[in-house]
Amino acid sequence: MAHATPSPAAFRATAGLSGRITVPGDKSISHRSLMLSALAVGTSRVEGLLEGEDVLATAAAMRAMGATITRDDDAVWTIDGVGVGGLRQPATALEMGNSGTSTRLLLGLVASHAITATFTGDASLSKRPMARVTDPLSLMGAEFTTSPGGRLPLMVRGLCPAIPIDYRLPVASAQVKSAILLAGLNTPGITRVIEAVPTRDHSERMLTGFGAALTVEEDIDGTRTIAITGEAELRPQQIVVPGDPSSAAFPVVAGLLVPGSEIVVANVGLNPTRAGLYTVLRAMGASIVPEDEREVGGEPVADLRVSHSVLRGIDVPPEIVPSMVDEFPILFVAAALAEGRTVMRGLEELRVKESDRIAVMAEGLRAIGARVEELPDGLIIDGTGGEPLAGGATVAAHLDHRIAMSFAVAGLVSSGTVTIDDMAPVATSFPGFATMMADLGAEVVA
Ligand SMILES: O=C(O)C1=C[C@@H](OP(=O)(O)O)[C@@H](O)[C@H](O)C1
Ligand SMILES: C=C(OP(=O)(O)O)C(=O)O
Repeated sequence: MAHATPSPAAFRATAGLSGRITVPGDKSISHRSLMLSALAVGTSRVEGLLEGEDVLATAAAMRAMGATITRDDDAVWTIDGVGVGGLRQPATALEMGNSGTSTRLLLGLVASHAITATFTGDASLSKRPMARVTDPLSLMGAEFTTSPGGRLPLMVRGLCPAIPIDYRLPVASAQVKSAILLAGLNTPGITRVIEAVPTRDHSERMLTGFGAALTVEEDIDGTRTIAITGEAELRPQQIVVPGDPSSAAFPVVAGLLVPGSEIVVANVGLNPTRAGLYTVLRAMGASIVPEDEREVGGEPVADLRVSHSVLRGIDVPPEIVPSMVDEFPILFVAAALAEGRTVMRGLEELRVKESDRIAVMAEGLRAIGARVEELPDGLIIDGTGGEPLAGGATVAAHLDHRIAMSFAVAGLVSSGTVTIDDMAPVATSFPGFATMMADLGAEVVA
């Protein structure tokens, strides 16, 4: 899935955006729906699946390990599962492309099956830390041969039966939590994960929906203990994947920043463990009105009516970070246009995403005229108060979809054109992004 030729694009100052778009399916939920369906006994159906490269990497891996996965002309996906414990030895390496979620969750699945698998990834994924999952999975009995620094490419030899563990997460990470819970699915006894700060809870919701015995206990200080009873039998499900709030973030911020805009971004999942950005933007003065609030696939969903707003800088409370961990690059752009100072701290995890999102955003924002101070764990941004940024520069996406889309939005509120050196990574999470933005009236030069 590496893209041989970069695909640059330029974004220009735009008159008011208008119209209605529907965002593609949630990436986190899409990955999990394929994995759990592939482990159920029988046939599951998934509607609204994100057909982005990251999720397709998960589908290919589950096929390589024995599941039958097909898609019909109406984009409904059918998955015939192999049953928990039934994963087969893949014949070739599992290619994870750019996807941390695929890699870390699948390592968990393989860890408690008696199979050996090799995981490879692109240049970005090969720099990301994997010890956060290989450490606890080793405690469960899996064996790993990694590249230097505990990174990809790596080989895992699973153990069956694996050993159940009680594990306190050293970093706030839904991927680590999920890897251990998924390993626990095929492990006799009870596997427990303890998290001090709540992270996205899609795994817990979906495991319960598929019939696994999973409990969540919350202490008085908010610490959660998630316990899964292993050797579960999962029942096939009909799943409707809600739209991705992390993808919606880009058109929403564009609608807030471009003067004269009024848009509707439809089908936005608003699970409280994901919706932190919308809380922060409202605290900055954003007009984001939920319409037709409903439930889709067991998750709260609404259409968001967004109108141009003058934003004010705030101190973002660090405790909200896990519920918007992927949304900081676009929040940095909003802060660069706000009145006054925005302080964002507690973001050290951003340094180990598809790129170092603190350093890369600081550099690109400065190149287009924003006032940014980089801290070890965040950024302080002094905004323009609604005046356009200078623009007139080319910024590097560093194989990071969220960096590419953030600077695309910045281009819409800059005097000079903003060129992104490579928009190809956007296909990992938001296929059709540039077309959707153009449909809203954005000036896109391919
Ligand atoms: O569990 C998931 O689906 C995800 C968890 C987050 O990663 P971490 O667990 O590393 O914080 C997030 O950044 C990623 O995009 C998706
Ligand atoms: C961090 C992200 O994804 P992943 O970890 O799956 O690569 C993301 O989508 O912003």
